[in-house]
Amino acid sequence: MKIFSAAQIREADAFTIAHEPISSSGLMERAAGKCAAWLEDHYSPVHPVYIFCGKGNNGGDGLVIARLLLDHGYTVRTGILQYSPKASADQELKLQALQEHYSSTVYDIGDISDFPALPANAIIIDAIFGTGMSRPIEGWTAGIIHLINDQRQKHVIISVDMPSGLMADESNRHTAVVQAHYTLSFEFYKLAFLLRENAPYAGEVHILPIGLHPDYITQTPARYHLSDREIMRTIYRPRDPFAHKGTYGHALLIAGSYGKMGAAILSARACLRAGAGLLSCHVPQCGYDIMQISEPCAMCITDEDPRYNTHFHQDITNTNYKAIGIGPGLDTQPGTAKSFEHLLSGWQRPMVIDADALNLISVYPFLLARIPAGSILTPHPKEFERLFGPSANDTARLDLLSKQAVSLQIYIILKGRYTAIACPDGAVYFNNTGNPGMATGGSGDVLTGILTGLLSQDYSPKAAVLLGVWLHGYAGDLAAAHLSQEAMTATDIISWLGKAFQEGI
Ligand SMILES: NC(=O)C1=CN([C@@H]2O[C@H](COP(=O)(O)OP(=O)(O)OC[C@H]3O[C@@H](n4cnc5c(N)ncnc54)[C@H](OP(=O)(O)O)[C@@H]3O)[C@@H](O)[C@H]2O)[C@@H](O)CC1
Ligand SMILES: [K+]
Repeated sequence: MKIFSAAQIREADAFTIAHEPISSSGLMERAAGKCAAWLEDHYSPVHPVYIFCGKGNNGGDGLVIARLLLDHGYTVRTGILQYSPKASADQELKLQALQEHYSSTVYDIGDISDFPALPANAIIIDAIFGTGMSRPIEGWTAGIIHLINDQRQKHVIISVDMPSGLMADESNRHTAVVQAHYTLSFEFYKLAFLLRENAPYAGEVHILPIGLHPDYITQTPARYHLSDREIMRTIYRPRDPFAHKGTYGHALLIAGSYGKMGAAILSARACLRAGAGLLSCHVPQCGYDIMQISEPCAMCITDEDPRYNTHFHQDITNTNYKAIGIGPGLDTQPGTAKSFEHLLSGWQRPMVIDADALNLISVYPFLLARIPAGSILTPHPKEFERLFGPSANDTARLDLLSKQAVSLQIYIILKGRYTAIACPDGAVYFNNTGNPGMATGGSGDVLTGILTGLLSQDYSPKAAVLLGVWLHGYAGDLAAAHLSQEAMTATDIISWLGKAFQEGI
């Protein structure tokens, strides 16, 4: 799904009005009708509804919701914030329509003293500002926002399209922003919902399709995207009935050190479960028995070093490897750094670089320029900062992420609630599978294994990152559903990977 900017959403709106064709008032009826239907599905008329409307089209939506709920027997009180003498044409039109039958339910708000006393059970609808927010909210209007937020413990707060005060395309910098339990947003995710800094505001986001014109959506390029099942279906390739184990590539994992062999085993298992045809693991001598006993499906190459991997660059004289994954449990010994440097000089194809391999690059930044084009880096935010420096906020970090992916011609997976995948062509995909139960040791090692396994099967790097991150999160969601977020471990993500292939695509 494309993520459009506020300006593009306005264009989509105008395009739909011109080409469907439909009047702007009709489109507002449709959008607000979707909200009213959602509200009726979730709350019965025993809940009095308090709607706060602005003077733009977001306010217009609120006024239509008020009329529709009143028509259906709800008790509704609609306050209009008179922060400006001007109202949008559709807001005025919808106010007239509401007043025609229900004028006694509408009142003006001109100061915080006009904030109503809310009965128990009341629901608050925030229709003050939407995508037209252009500056910080000030004065008594900000005061009303704070009073709405003060009700958060007692009343459900539902924002229409955007939590009022939040800018659609960036990290929040303002103090007066509605903290909604739910946001009912039209047609598209907004970038603002996907940024960690904005987590307190949107709550649970529900996207309501309102039939914006498909031609605009397909023809308009977007920089940001949300991964979805539809994308996965175009990527996934079923196995060839005539396949043999050579068909799906020979992967090499360089992982593990004394005390961290678990990371290597998790990666190896995940690589095999992701479908690699053959897997060799380069491990230190101390890891030989551990790997052979733990994962009989993998082959083992032992390093000359008893505790660390320091001679793995020699492995690539075997040119049969389709993909290399390096990093889990690797440690950052000087010998490991040297070997990594040699590996990067000798290996030209995309590889997966994670964990301590990323830390080595932060210590020896000249290695960055030697990463083969199309490679996949999988930093968490701290590793990202060590690699590329700090950022002032999430929006700035997203820009830096994308800039680095373009200039190095690599894929960078910045892990988080909505993992951001930056591509060498400048596009950024957000992943929407996964849960906080995956914030557990070894989860990243599993991802590295999955990505290496997909690369070895000849998925393109782009296909591997999108599908791999999606499946990893999906398997994590299945594990959490069966075991709880608390009790699940990285091993469980691997166990549910099979179901993720079956159900998640
Ligand atoms: N796109 C779609 O597909 C559809 C969109 N629809 C709906 O339209 C919404 C967008 O409507 P919108 O453009 O009228 O903007 P909205 O947010 O209501 O407010 C703008 C007003 O607020 C003002 N203002 C701004 N910031 C301010 C501040 N800090 N403090 C004070 N004032 C401030 C601003 O003033 P100005 O900046 O012009 O001076 C202007 O008067 C969208 O979110 C969705 O709900 C649906 O109905 C149909 C389908
Ligand atoms: K709103």
